Amino acid sequence: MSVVVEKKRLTVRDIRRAKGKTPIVSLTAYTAPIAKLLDPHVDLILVGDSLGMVIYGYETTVPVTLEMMIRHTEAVVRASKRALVVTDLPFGTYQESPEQAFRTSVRVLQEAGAQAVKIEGGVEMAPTIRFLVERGIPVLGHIGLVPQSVNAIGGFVTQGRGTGAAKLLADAEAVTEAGAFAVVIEGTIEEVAAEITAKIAIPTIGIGASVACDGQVLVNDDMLGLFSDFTPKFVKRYADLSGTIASAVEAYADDVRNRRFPGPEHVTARGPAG
Ligand SMILES: Nc1nc(=O)c2c([nH]1)NC[C@@H]1CN(c3ccc(C(=O)N[C@@H](CCC(=O)O)C(=O)O)cc3)CN21
Ligand SMILES: CC(C)C(=O)C(=O)O
Ligand SMILES: [Mg+2]
Repeated sequence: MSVVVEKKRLTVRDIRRAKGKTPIVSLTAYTAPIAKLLDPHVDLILVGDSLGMVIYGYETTVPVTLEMMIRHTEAVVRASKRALVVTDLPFGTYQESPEQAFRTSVRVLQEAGAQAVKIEGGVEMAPTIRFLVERGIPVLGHIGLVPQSVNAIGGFVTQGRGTGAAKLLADAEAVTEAGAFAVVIEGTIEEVAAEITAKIAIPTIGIGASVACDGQVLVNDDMLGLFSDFTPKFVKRYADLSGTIASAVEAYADDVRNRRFPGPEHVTARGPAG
């Protein structure tokens, strides 16, 4: 007799308990094939609204809709089994009120199958985070450079210099107090990220916020060298998939034009017609 033991997915509790132990590993994924490849190696898959810039070609994340986030989340959930799946609530689907955020989050958990949602904002979003957490929706916070506010900030610029440092610490404490299970800190000077990480009880997951954080997240397409419209300074390139793809497509085009492809082994069937 054999018993098949299905390994369960990581939960928000697993992530919370990792603080001060092992660094939390996270990447974005927007599609089934990429989610399948990342799943064995990462703790948390983020279905980020960066998909608007990375795969839809928008200049910011502002045009991203809830329908887009739901479709991509479904694909990622289907193709993964180990990692915690967290979905970004897109701009305009949660800032109006805690009730709006709740209705949006329910769709993301119920229709798309994500385990948690991420919302941008600190002190000003704390009441919303509390409202969600008290009603059974785990929330990943996101402070520092908050891309959905690009129109108010005037660009994707580093946060936390000068007086910004006190605001960031207040944001981190408010998000923690409100019940978030962890918080993304984006585009922040190292000293501030280190101070926040030391002071708050939940894990900090950094992107452009230094090694002082309890974990790291990157946009998958950036670190694989697949997206190259722009490359933030904080990205480390682990592969050059753009180069790999360009060479492969060039070789294919060359083969077709010179009748080297398809070869005899690629013919579906042979024999007398009729
Ligand atoms: N592909 C991609 N990667 C990301 O990391 C990412 C997205 N898209 N979309 C959503 C946000 C936007 N992000 C961005 C976008 C641009 C910069 C950037 O150009 N930064 C410059 C200047 C920073 C400054 O002036 O302080 C840099 O050199 O890093 C940084 C983060 C991070 N997120
Ligand atoms: C960069 C990460 C943190 C994000 O919010 C996204 O990918 O949308
Ligand atoms: Mg995002």
